[in-house]
Amino acid sequence: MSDFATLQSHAQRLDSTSIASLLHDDPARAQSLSLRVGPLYASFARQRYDAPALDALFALADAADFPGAMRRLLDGGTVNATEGRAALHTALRGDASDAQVARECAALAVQARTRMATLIDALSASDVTDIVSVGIGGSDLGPRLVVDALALPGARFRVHFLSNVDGNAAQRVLAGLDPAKTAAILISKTFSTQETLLNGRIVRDWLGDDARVYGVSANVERAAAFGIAPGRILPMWDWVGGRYSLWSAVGFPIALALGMDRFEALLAGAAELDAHVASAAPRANLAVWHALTAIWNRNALGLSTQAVLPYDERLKLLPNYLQQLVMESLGKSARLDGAPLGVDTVPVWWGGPGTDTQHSFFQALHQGTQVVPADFIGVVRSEDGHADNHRALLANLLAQTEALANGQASDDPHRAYAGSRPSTLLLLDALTPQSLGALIALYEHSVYLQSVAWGINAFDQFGVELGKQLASRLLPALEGKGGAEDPVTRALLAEILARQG
Ligand SMILES: O=P(O)(O)OC[C@H]1O[C@](O)(CO)[C@@H](O)[C@@H]1O
Repeated sequence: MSDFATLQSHAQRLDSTSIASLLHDDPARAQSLSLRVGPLYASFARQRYDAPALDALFALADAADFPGAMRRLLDGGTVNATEGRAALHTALRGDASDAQVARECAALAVQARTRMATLIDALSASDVTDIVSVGIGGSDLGPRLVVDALALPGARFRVHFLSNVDGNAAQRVLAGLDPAKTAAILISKTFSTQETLLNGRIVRDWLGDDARVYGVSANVERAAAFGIAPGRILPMWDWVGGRYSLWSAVGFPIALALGMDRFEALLAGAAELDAHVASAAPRANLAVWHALTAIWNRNALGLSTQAVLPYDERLKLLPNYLQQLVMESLGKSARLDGAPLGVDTVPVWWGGPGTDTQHSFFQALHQGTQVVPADFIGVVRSEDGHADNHRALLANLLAQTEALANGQASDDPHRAYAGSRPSTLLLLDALTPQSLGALIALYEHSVYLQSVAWGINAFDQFGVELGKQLASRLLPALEGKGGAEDPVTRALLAEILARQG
């Protein structure tokens, strides 16, 4: 029997076993299925697995050689096999590997941070008050998340983000900014992304001064051809995937918003998690637990969506960030050797911040026909000065996870809660650069380990190419030049052109 079939047989065995009864039979679960790593505490006690099912999950981790796979990642092995590359984002933030290539990459990252600090010093000495960061996907979502989470009022720079090719986005971001006091950073690993180039031109023209345009790219030639002076271009490298790049110079907006010290602290928090994942035995390894739980919910219980519910306003962009990290990494149907997978991969990730979401989609979580596993994320201490609100926030967080797990019987089917809705609770001691760095690194490693279990490549994204190619072929048609081959697109083009007049 395959490892996945074994998991499914455990799921069948547990078919009529509720989470409440698992807790009733083993009250020690609350402790035995929880882990602390640095500023993170994780409880898996409300997942719908028992000890034999967990044995099967850890056997799968053994068979897939999770520790060996983690070493390959950290040591710069060719884990991105379809593109023949390493994925050395861990070298951007610490020294989790003694391998020569990892050390060389870490040295490049340090050099880039030194240049970044120099540019920040120069900007700090100027009249610039606002920064517009232009990028999309991995060149936007990470910096946007971290700046939104950690920027403090009164910071030296206000950082704004522009990603969408929709001109309304540029109009909104630039409204109210003074071109004389604004600088722009164009972030694009390839420097060929349509959205970033179009928005970059808008912002450059609006600034009217090339001297305040900065670039971050692995393609320095293209960035220079755009008109950015080489001294204002920070490097990226092909050994860093876009969605794993916030630790590199892609984090320039983060360093501007938070200051270099807090950017370094973010990296240190991630490095601490890297060290844990590299050295902890599977049963004591937080990323292994997180990854195996995802495999259990997807492949044993067959759950096709996953919610992420941060109970902290500052983490409201985490679901957007994780959508790219998880779904662009794991949304694959071919094994590394090209063979079809035979098992399901990534569920649909979605979510939003509590408590707002309790008043929108939680009804479906509690009583809908689809069971949705959820990662709840809470912050123990808050420095917002509103202790009553924070207690209410935490009370709601605890209440929701309990209600989802335990449910409540009723003679009235409309008022009954089935319960047995699994969740993981991740608690951060406080929201700091360190703890956020650790949290993001946890998800990165969990994603990688899931890819190892499934035998897929977490570091390519060929699935996003076809639509981009079609869009560039259709551009002339929108100017009335040429048509489209597809009859539906042809009809739609005719409709659009006729209505545009
Ligand atoms: O940094 P670039 O090259 O502009 O790419 C932006 C994003 O586009 C993608 O290739 C696909 O959307 C992402 O993986 C990447 O982060």
